[in-house]
Amino acid sequence: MNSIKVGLLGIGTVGGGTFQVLRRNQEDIRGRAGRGIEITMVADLDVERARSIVGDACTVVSDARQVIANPDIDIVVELIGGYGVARSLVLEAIAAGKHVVTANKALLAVHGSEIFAAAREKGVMVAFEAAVAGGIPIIKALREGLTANRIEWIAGIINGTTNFILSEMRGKGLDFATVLKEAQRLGYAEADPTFDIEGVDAAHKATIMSAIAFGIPVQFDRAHVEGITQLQAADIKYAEQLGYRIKLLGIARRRQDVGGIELRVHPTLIPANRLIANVEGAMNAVLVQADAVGTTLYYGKGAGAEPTASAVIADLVDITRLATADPDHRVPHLAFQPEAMNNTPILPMDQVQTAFYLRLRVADQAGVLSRITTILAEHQISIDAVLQRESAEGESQTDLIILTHDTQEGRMTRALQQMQALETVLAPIVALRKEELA
Ligand SMILES: NC(=O)c1ccc[n+]([C@@H]2O[C@H](COP(=O)([O-])OP(=O)(O)OC[C@H]3O[C@@H](n4cnc5c(N)ncnc54)[C@H](O)[C@@H]3O)[C@@H](O)[C@H]2O)c1
Ligand SMILES: N[C@@H](CCO)C(=O)O
Ligand code: NA
Repeated sequence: MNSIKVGLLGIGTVGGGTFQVLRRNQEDIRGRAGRGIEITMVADLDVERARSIVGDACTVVSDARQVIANPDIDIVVELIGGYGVARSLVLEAIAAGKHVVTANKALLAVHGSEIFAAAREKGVMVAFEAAVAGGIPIIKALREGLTANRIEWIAGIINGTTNFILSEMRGKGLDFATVLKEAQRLGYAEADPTFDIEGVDAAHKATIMSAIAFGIPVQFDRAHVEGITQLQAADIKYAEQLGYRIKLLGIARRRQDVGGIELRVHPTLIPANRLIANVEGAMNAVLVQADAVGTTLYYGKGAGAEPTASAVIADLVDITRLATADPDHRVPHLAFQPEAMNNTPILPMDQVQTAFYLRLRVADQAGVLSRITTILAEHQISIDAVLQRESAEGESQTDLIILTHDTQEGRMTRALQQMQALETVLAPIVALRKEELA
């Protein structure tokens, strides 16, 4: 059979990796896919650089629309990124009857519903394994491997840049800006690195996973998003003393009790002895709790040229195998058949159930602790542990660290307001969420 013909839109980090891996492993890939997979056309604004990567192996153009318009191209791979031009190009490729592969989580988390609906209408596939946790086959696992299960929650380290920053800061004592530059140099960071450090990229990925896990539409605008820029070294140190590590987690959790779904990204204390707490550097890991299988953990490289290319090419092979299948017999984009999707709401943060780590800078005098514990008790928040740093000779203030049991976030917000108003609380209280992940 003839090779399937692929057009790349954008040949930067991921596009370059895809070209190299496809060429290097072409015989094995042909053996698995049943026919060859060949990149025959590439569009990139930087034509010279694109040509230096692909040589004479394929046609290079600057206008992506020339690839979409080419009747010989079967699959369009969008590796440009962003919500803007990428959205138009993907929709145009679908309208032209092309299958699409994309690594663009931003695009799918925001415009996924529109894109998947257009693809269904046209009977084409939109594949996106590279969009979540890069090379880890988590989309495949959630959508196919775990298909028997009712998924209860997902908690993942799904941004390599921030995990790299947290690891290097904790392990080597390096400062934030230096480590971020290194992550950019290694090709982990997004074009706009604020997406990484402010938690937006992780929220894009958590949003996509929540849709697949729970059969709800992709709703990035309902996700709670917090990054690592406000995190202080003192809290990383105190967490460690208490047996915890701080990780930026993306969490999607089904809440049977209130009929909703938690969707949130924030720095989180997790017990240091959990496998996921020991995922370091740019590595990603996703922990999934499901009713039949129990807990499963997926670990690997979530960013970088070849790990991400691995996922892009897996999608190309899937499409190659299924291109001639009846569209109704393919795996649905979001795991559930469109008519089986539901509208379970994403909960506001004040209904989220979680434990807390609190750090209060307090006056070192009698009665302070009891006033604070009284406020927590009044809001029905129970305390798990207290750590009071010994104040040095002559010091008039000290740090008080409190770990709580699970509570409703709304209660904690109200308790924090009251504690902050105490005269003996001398600085803004640090409140971080804590998850046992068991
Ligand atoms: N880098 C990673 O590790 C990684 C991992 C997973 C997913 N992703 C996603 O993959 C996509 C690509 O990321 P990247 O790191 O390869 O980005 P990149 O910036 O390295 O590459 C993008 C390429 O697209 C080209 N381009 C920009 N606008 C264009 C246009 N209008 N027409 C044609 N070409 C255009 C640029 O010249 C560049 O070569 C993004 O959606 C990103 O979020 C990246
Ligand atoms: N910027 C992303 C790339 C992979 O999606 C990260 O650091 O994980
Ligand atoms: Na993946």
